[in-house]
Amino acid sequence: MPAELRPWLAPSAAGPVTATVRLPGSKSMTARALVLAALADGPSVIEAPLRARDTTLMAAALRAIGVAVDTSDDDRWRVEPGPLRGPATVDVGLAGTIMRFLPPLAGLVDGPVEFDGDPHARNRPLRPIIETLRSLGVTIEASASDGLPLTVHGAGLIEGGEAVVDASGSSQFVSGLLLSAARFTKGLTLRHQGPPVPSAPHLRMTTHMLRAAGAVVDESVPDTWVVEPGPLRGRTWTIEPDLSGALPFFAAAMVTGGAVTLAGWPEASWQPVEQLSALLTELGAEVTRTGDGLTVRGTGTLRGITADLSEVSEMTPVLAALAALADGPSELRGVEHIRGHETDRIAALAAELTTLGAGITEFPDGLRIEPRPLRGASFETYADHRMAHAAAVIGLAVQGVQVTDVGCTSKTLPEFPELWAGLAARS
Ligand SMILES: O=C(O)C1=C[C@@H](OP(=O)(O)O)[C@@H](O)[C@H](O)C1
Ligand SMILES: C=C(OP(=O)(O)O)C(=O)O
Repeated sequence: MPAELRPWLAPSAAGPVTATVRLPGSKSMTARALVLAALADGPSVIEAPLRARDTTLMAAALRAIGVAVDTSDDDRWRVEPGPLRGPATVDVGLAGTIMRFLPPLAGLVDGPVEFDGDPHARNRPLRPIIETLRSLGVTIEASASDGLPLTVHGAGLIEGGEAVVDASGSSQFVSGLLLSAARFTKGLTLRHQGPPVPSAPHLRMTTHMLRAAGAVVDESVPDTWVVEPGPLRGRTWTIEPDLSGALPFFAAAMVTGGAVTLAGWPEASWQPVEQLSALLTELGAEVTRTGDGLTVRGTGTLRGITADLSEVSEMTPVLAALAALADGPSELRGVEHIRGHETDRIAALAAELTTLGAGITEFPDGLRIEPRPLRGASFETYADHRMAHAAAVIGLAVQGVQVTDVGCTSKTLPEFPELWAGLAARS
């Protein structure tokens, strides 16, 4: 269950923020590496993993079903697969990655696996993945709304074959099914049917990582993924720094006219760095990649933008914060499904940015943000780490932004308050 509320006054910046930041590994890559390692035919090592609530709960869940996960070394986690056994209880916290990636794997467990999580987790959509798993013969007991809490009665195997899913509500429905699919007896041919699937880069991360673990994957037909049955190899995964976690730090450079370098950025990335660079450049920043890392420089200009954020939807809260500080209006669209993220992010941003003084129009799939002089006020996080990040970015420029609960940042970056205070002190 979440820790008690931690109110926090966002520090304001005295001048340009200039810093090099070292951030932990990608949440999305760490989660995938853990699942693939659990299903592999030998031990794996995960280098530079993210140690945060989402990934430590994932490790705990895997332990509960018989996988040895040693997280004692911060830089190298070791995973030793074993026979997957229930009964087990899984606390998903508020992690979409756990509630969508583990039910398919639980179908491969011999015995029942119960899933539940934070109060907000019960509002997050799960029905499409439950229906698809049921169509594949997996027995699932779920609440009346087909969300959490639920129990997967694993039979020790899933036959697999052909299945359909509506993944318009979350790319994680597809990722979750694909990550376990090589271990289905017949593999899986999965077809998406419905409005477009968001977060395409996360789907590519899934198929990249599956192939890197030895799976044979075909994604040549749009909205169709084929995973051949076969073993997954144990291997060493090296996790990239988390790009979405870095975004508030980049935003600090943009808001203050400084420069922030994310150290350790790889030459080739599995995260959507091109999409983010294009957006930040349009907003007025200069983005460069050097031997030192990925650098975002504020130019003193912050422009309003019109953008479809469906590919980078988890970045919407911080991009909205930048938009509220820009010199002209923005429209951020294409993200209806983020109403099912940690909170209804469109409604939450509309409410909190309005309280600070911005002019907001809410659309079903996004927001129009009209910058106006902002004032300090209490900023509700709704238990959402990225709402806290958004408040922190605005707080650099606006005195008196009081975040209701900075503790929610533990979901993906427990060190956030300290790192942020250090950053603001370097302004
Ligand atoms: O697969 C993943 O690791 C993720 C996929 C995306 O989910 P949605 O497609 O639900 O937005 C993203 O927003 C989330 O933060 C992480
Ligand atoms: C949407 C997010 O998380 P989750 O993996 O819980 O869906 C996020 O981190 O912004």
